[in-house]
Amino acid sequence: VFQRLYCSIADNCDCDFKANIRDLEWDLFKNVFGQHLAQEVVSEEVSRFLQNKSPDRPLVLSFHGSSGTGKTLISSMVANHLYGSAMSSPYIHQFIPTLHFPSAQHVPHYREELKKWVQGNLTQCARSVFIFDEMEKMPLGLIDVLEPLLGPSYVVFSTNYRKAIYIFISTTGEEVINKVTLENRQSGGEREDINLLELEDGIALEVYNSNTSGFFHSTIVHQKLITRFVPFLPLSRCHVARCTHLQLLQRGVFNRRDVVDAVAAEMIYSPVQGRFFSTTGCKAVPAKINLHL
Ligand SMILES: Nc1ncnc2c1ncn2[C@@H]1O[C@H](COP(=O)(O)OP(=O)(O)OP(=O)(O)O)[C@@H](O)[C@H]1O
Repeated sequence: VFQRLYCSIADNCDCDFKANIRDLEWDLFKNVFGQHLAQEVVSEEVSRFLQNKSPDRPLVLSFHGSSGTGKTLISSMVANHLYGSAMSSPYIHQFIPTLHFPSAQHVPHYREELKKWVQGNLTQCARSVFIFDEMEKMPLGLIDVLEPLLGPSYVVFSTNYRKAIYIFISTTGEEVINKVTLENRQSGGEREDINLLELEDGIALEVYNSNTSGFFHSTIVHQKLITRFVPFLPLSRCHVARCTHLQLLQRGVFNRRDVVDAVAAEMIYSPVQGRFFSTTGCKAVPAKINLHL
């Protein structure tokens, strides 16, 4: 009874929503390496969105960058710090095109199912989180079915669609991001000087014009329903070393500078001239650690 009474005046206890912005910010700051832009944009947008008790539209973030740079890591951190039961929460929904939408022939059917699924879940919990991984493999024309749900003022049968969070993840735009980061490095600039606006515009263009982006000629992009395009920069050797160090600590292994150095040395770096960035980010770190322990 008390729970129901509280929920009638409070706004977010209809599901196990326990947002902890400070913990999210701390986690981003402490455990994500080399991604100052993503850290900044994600913590800023998530906290602004959650502080607004009646947002006029959902929060829609689109993560872009090469493999192993931390896109999935940050999306899990967001989910972990919004829900007490973390990624196993029934209010966090993850879609993987190759698994959930494998056949381009069934797009009309997938469209119906996806919209029904999202609406049904928002009726259960207005603060639901929807994560769409591997957007570059999303069949064309599918994601646009969500367009009405992502815009302002979409209310059906009193369900509030405006409190949801959508995260789209893809490698689309990696060329733009990697080029800008390389130029910055070659000119001896600080990584922190990389211009966010320039990158966001470049990614938006690429996402809209690339027929492998999942958002090819999408009304979602055209109508500017994506709150922010979030760039993930390619990782350098020092970031690989930090990933290795952290993962060793998480395994309870201390003082193994030899393993940190060996793992960082074994990664493949590009371009050939300069060898600045790990081609697989930190993705291969756990497998390499296993070889050295
Ligand atoms: N910037 C980073 N800081 C700390 N750890 C990282 C970072 N990037 C990647 N990692 C680690 O590397 C592994 C792979 O990262 P993640 O799955 O987030 O990559 P991704 O960008 O989603 O790649 P993909 O596009 O291939 O899915 C994870 O174990 C993650 O913890």
